[in-house]
Amino acid sequence: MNQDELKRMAAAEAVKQVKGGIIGVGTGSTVNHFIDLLAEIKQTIDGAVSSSEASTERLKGHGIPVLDLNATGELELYIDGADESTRHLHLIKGGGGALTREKIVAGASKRFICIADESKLVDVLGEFPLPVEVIPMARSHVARQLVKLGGTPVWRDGFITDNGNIILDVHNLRIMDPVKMEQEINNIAGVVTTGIFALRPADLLILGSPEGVKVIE
Ligand SMILES: O=C[C@H](O)[C@H](O)[C@H](O)COP(=O)(O)O
Repeated sequence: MNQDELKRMAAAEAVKQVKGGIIGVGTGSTVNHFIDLLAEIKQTIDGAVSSSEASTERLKGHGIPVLDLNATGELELYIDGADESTRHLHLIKGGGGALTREKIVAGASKRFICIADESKLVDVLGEFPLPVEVIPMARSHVARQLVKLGGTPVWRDGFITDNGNIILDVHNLRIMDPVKMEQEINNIAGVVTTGIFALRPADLLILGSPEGVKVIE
């Protein structure tokens, strides 16, 4: 089985968790499978809250109504992918640059189910370069502070987020304490969001593997 089939396997398992209502929907290639499968049961839900322009377009393409989070109240369920996850369900997200809206929707949801292929499961976060969304004028300042934290920030040149900001991808971090690192990066002036999801981790991790679906909670 290739990686894409494993992603679809995890997405198919997550669709079984959908019990109506309004679904929070993340971003990325794994979530794209989820959206396509959600379309098959779209009559059973009231709509979706989306974490990116890309997911909004895909949802609407399937005829799934996309709702404003300000109008929905707290969501029962949020489904999203990840670039890395530990067994503690601490994540790195933002490889596609959607981390800020993802963190908002995750924070506004009672239950966060993360879907991925099993290659995303790691012992320690940080081999995947950590995305940090930054206000453009703060780019150099934030980069210097990230160096002080031990990282090597690289500007994702040419990429602008849905919120009009830039991304620094931080290499060479070995994140032993994800909660502390998330707080430290959040505290740098000019940082909008760090791709560490540890203060609000996932509640359930569904992994597609050649042996079948694996679930970690
Ligand atoms: O900004 C992108 C998101 O955080 C994605 O959920 C993450 O990058 C994983 O994407 P994929 O499912 O394509 O591996």
